[in-house]
Amino acid sequence: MSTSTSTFDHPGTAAAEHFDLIIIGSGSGNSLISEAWEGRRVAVVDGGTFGGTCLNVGCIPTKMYAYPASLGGSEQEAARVNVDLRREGVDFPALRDRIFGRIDAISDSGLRYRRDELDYTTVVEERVRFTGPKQLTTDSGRVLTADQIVVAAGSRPSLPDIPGVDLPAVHTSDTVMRLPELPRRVVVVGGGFIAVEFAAVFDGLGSEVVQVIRGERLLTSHDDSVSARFTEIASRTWDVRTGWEPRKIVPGHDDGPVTVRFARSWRGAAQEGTAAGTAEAFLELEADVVLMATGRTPNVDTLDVAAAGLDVTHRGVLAVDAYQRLLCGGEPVEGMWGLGDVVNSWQLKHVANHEARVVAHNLVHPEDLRENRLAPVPSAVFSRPQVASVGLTEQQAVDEVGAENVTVKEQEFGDVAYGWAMNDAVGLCKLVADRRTGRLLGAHLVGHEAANLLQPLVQAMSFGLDAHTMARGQYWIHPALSEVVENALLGLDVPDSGLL
Ligand SMILES: Cc1cc2nc3c(=O)[nH]c(=O)nc-3n(C[C@H](O)[C@H](O)[C@H](O)COP(=O)(O)OP(=O)(O)OC[C@H]3O[C@@H](n4cnc5c(N)ncnc54)[C@H](O)[C@@H]3O)c2cc1C
Ligand SMILES: NC(=O)c1ccc[n+]([C@@H]2O[C@H](COP(=O)([O-])OP(=O)(O)OC[C@H]3O[C@@H](n4cnc5c(N)ncnc54)[C@H](O)[C@@H]3O)[C@@H](O)[C@H]2O)c1
Repeated sequence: MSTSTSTFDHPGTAAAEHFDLIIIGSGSGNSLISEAWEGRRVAVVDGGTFGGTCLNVGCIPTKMYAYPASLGGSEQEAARVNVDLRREGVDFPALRDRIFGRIDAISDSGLRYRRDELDYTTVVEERVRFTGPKQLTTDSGRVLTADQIVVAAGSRPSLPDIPGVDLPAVHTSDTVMRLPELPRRVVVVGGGFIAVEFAAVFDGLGSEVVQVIRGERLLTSHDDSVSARFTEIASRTWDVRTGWEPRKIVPGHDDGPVTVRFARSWRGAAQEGTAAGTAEAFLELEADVVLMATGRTPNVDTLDVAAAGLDVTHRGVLAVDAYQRLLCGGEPVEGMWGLGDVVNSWQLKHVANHEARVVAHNLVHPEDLRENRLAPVPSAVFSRPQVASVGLTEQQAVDEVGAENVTVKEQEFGDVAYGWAMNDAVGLCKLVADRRTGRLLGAHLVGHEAANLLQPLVQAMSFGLDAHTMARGQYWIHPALSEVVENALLGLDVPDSGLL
């Protein structure tokens, strides 16, 4: 049962509903409500599906697809170790319904709990925008005010503005996981996290996948060695076309496959008999489904934040200080907080969760504000193979501490005992350290279970363990794949800890 909110005339507005706390966004924002709020009035506002991106259209369902797809796509790996694992088929509708049967139930019960069961929370199932400092107006005209407001409004897919991008066959990550059936041909546009995860999913499930990128490599935000290795392996697994810009998507006949038109252009030098000019080439691909995975935009523009005077950074996110307080003219605004994709450019759930813990504490302990922890932030791409990374790339380390102070080791998975067991020709563990102190500056892995292998390196970097102490200060289980990390650590040119 929901408590009724106090309603009063707010200066210059229709009757406003007033709360102690309003949270915009039910993703990471939903976790802010603890028993500390009992007896007070809290509103969670969400114009989308309750539970936000990670639960409904992000981390959780993608990984629930990625695991089965990795089994479906393991023919080549099995063949390397003399096992014939030909894929008979995938029951796509059953897979989809198992995934969303679980997820939709969690979203529904989370909504019911906040809306119908907790007596101090109200759910406003509408989009809102700022109409003044600490004042919000919903699409239907409800005016909401609060002593404290948390903006946890996330991000949304951004699409190139090309003809045909609104055709029914064109999807983003928001819709592509609920297809009625497994598409025969999928064109994936983009080369970042979402694109390579879905290319691996559809390939593993049995679709024909063509991934088209503007540049020459996939995952270009990663260390060069990892990006190059991943691109090489992905190109052997599914069809990767480089150097093409999407221009137009043309509908098919009778709802048949669409045609995606790409172009590349270059400046041609003057030849004998021809003038210098721009030449263009085109690529046309037919597809049952087109996945546009071309980045995500923070939901700042849709909130009219200027009405609340909030600062926006050059990256298009809301500016916050170390306590996650929103800023106005560079100064923190009392009672205004932000977290997640709308305030940081990592766009990662574990970062949003950490920021939510900071805000949850600071909201109820104004006398004991806690700072967020900025580094090191790890990430993993659950493609085939996996990619995982933390800290500086080799180039960033060189730029930061100087080439003479950087030591790098690239350790092949195939050169450690478990790598022999796997007959692995894929995995790479690259470590970057400061040769003066042995401090790890970055760690980058591509290969089997890269996300799990990275975690001890995140731990070492988080707690200041130097590379040699990490390698020799503990037993490494033999012959586990984690020996690849041990060997990489020992390959760095760093001070000896004296441990044996
Ligand atoms: C396909 C995909 C896979 C991903 N995989 C991973 C992964 O494996 N690991 C990882 O760490 N991260 C992953 N991410 C990123 C992760 O999902 C996000 O970083 C995280 O969910 C952001 O949480 P948030 O709380 O900031 O926002 P969200 O969870 O997006 O919540 C914001 C909510 O605000 C609501 N909202 C927005 N504007 C308004 C408004 N004006 N009025 C009312 N409500 C509004 C939205 O409806 C939404 O429900 C993935 C993302 C995608 C898209
Ligand atoms: N496993 C994970 O942690 C995970 C998984 C998925 C998403 N995410 C988060 O979501 C964020 C967004 O993911 P994403 O893959 O959409 O973004 P991204 O920034 O990683 O990649 C976007 C890609 O689209 C391309 N692109 C952009 N505009 C284009 C255009 N007009 N035409 C052609 N190509 C274009 C870019 O060159 C790039 O290859 C990620 O940065 C990540 O933080 C995380």
